[in-house]
Amino acid sequence: MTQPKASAGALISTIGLFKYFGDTLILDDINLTVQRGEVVVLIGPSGSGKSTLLRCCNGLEIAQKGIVEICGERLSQQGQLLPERQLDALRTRAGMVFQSFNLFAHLKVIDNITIGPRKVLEQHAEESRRLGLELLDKVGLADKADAMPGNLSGGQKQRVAIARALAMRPELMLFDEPTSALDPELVGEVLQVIRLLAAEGMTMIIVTHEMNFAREIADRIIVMDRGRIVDSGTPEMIFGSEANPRTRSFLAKVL
Ligand SMILES: Nc1ncnc2c1ncn2[C@@H]1O[C@H](COP(=O)(O)OP(=O)(O)OP(=O)(O)O)[C@@H](O)[C@H]1O
Repeated sequence: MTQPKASAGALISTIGLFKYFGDTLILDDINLTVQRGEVVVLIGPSGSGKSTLLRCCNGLEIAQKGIVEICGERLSQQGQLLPERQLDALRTRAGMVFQSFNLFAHLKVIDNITIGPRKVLEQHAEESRRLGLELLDKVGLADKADAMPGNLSGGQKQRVAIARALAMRPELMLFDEPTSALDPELVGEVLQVIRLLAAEGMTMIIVTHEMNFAREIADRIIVMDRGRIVDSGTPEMIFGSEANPRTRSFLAKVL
């Protein structure tokens, strides 16, 4: 039987993904391709499967059926992940930022950023520190290198988490509701860093409930509902009158 072929220039491809938790179907035949340089935003009602799809894209969840490829390399296929070593190497190509930051509380900010490059990429301590400081500068936290995460605001923690993901020199970034855990006044500083990455041409998939941000930053918006992709298009299309009725009904509730 011929295998379906993922798109050649794609950084992420999912082909025919079906994902269950127990008996419940969570992802229902998801076909998603993200090209280099694209910013794709996933929106949709709570529980529609956005985070699960994102997590399948770097192997944190495994779909029972279908294929996931990162940069043309197969990460998972029909419920099987790559073996551990190859998996780690491939995962470094897709940096992940979570809603809940997931920083190491016992490590200084700079050590949170350098631990991955030192352990996984085998970077020398000096080199990883130099790059780490550059990244902290980029996210506006040059003065926080020696701070402990517990002494930072939520917005600062999330910017450290972004710097930490970037330190692995990923080819694309996956953001899972990066501002959902933040007080409203801290959302802007995180969105500003994501804007900067978009301006630099970083490929990104972003799950968010921030509709204005989705509209502003996306090249393409994908609307999910009950495990399916129900609409996909430019922000103008999705927020315009030609969007499909399920998109319009969802947006009417959240806007
Ligand atoms: N580990 C898990 N075990 C069982 N069910 C899960 C698990 N993770 C997610 N689910 C369920 O899968 C469905 C999809 O969840 P998911 O988090 O992907 O949705 P979402 O669209 O990202 O929602 P939200 O916008 O609220 O974050 C939900 O019904 C959720 O309860």
